[in-house]
Amino acid sequence: MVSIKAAALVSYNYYFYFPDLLSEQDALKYPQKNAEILQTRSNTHYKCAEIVRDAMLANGGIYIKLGQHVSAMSYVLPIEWTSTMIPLQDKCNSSSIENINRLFKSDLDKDLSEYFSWFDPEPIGVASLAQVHKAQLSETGEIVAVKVQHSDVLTYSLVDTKIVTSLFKLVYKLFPDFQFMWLADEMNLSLPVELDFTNEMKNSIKLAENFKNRKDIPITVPRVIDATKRILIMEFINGRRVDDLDYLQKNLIDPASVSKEIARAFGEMTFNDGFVHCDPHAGNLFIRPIDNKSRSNKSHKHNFELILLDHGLYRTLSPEFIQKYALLWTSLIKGNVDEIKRQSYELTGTDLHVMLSCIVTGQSWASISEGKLNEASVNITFSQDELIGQNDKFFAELSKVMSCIPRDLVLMIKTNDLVRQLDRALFSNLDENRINHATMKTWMILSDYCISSLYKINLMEYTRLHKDQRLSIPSFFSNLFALVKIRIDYWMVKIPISIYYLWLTILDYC
Ligand SMILES: Nc1ncnc2c1ncn2[C@@H]1O[C@H](COP(=O)(O)OP(=O)(O)OP(=O)(O)O)[C@@H](O)[C@H]1O
Repeated sequence: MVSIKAAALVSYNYYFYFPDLLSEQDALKYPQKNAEILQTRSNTHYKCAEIVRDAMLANGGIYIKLGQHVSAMSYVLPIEWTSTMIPLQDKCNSSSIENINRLFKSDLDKDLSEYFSWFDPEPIGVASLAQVHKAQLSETGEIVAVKVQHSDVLTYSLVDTKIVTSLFKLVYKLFPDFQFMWLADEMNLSLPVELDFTNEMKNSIKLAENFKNRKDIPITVPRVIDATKRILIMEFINGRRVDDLDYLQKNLIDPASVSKEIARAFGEMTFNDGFVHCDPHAGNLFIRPIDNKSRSNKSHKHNFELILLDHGLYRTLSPEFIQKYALLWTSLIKGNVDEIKRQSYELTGTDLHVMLSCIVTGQSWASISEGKLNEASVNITFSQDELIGQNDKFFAELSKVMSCIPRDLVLMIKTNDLVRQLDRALFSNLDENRINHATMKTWMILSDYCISSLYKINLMEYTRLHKDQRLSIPSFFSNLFALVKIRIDYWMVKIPISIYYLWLTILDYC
């Protein structure tokens, strides 16, 4: 009922209080009128976002999750909407200890007191779908983190997702230019997976396995001890949110190194493993200082470890997708407009390459097309207005792009955006020079992963094509030439990147 009332109010407001924009010429001719129109539109956005946020709060569960999802998409949705949804991040109702006990009884056939020698009734964190408690296992005495799903979330999730989908369909009927069905599609796809904690267990095991051989990247994944659909018991790891700058300073942890390692970890997941954590907000990325004694089996040189939490939302990327995505990023970093057009068409089947480039990189088209992603002057804190301008055309184009791009790319865009938000938080106390260097290094790490993954793909393709071929002398030489070209292409990019990277590192130390 609350949802239907909210939908009616939002439709009413957008229908009657959302004036059309003036044409570009008229906007220049009548600046006063233009400003009034923009203000009215912005007010309506705010008003509607508040109506929807209050309805989400009243409904709880998946509605709050959806609101959090919206607040995380700051480059693809109007700022009025994303900022209004931010309070939802810490407005979740907690489950009572009696409910948790009932959950344990039904899922594990044990009381809390049988399973744990103590159980902190005060949750460490409460989220839309679940909450986490600290406890001690009776059997081994180990301190653990226990994630329990709110009892009514699963019960109502099916009907709730149906209601949300119908509301999105209604919005689409009323405003056909604004195709936001992709948000509902994404939710319908992700939610059932996120609501089954055995998936989270499998994801965390797989991620830990993938990073087992990358001991130089300081990433730790809490070991899972037990899991059912609605309960997850894992190793408790002490740490603080990665954006806690006072904590970093107190422990002499360099924020620029943290950002660099986050970039490497996500480069590894995206371009090497094709298995990506898609919710890296600061609450899911913890940090803890380590000294030489507690360095465990990791051989990295850092004085910190990053702890990746919440493994509910992952994407497995196909090699074809990784190749196209790496090619797109390479063209964006080079600022090669023809190539950007081609690669963006490959990924979306549209000619909306400008919009796609902006939302993938979080930069303005001017910076991208002038090849500035590769320069220290690139601005990581540009305003949204610079990117989008305040116009209908923007959102119509944006919604078109989002509705026609592959689902995997939707999540990769969200993941990129979250990683950029982490960077912005980490860099906020650095001086301008260090920010420039750190930003440059992040782009270089990304470039490095792109070219390395393309190199690997090209080599594999070469091996596949030539595996069973009987060679005549001319074809032997042409194959050899092709192989050498693959290697030269790679090193021609790899060497300058490495030298420049080293140079920036030397400058940082001077
Ligand atoms: N293994 C752990 N060790 C210590 N603290 C943990 C652990 N796992 C989770 N936490 C704490 O619980 C909080 C919530 O955990 P988690 O992110 O997994 O829950 P969630 O319900 O998926 O939340 P959200 O959807 O907001 O990310 C974390 O921010 C952290 O404070």
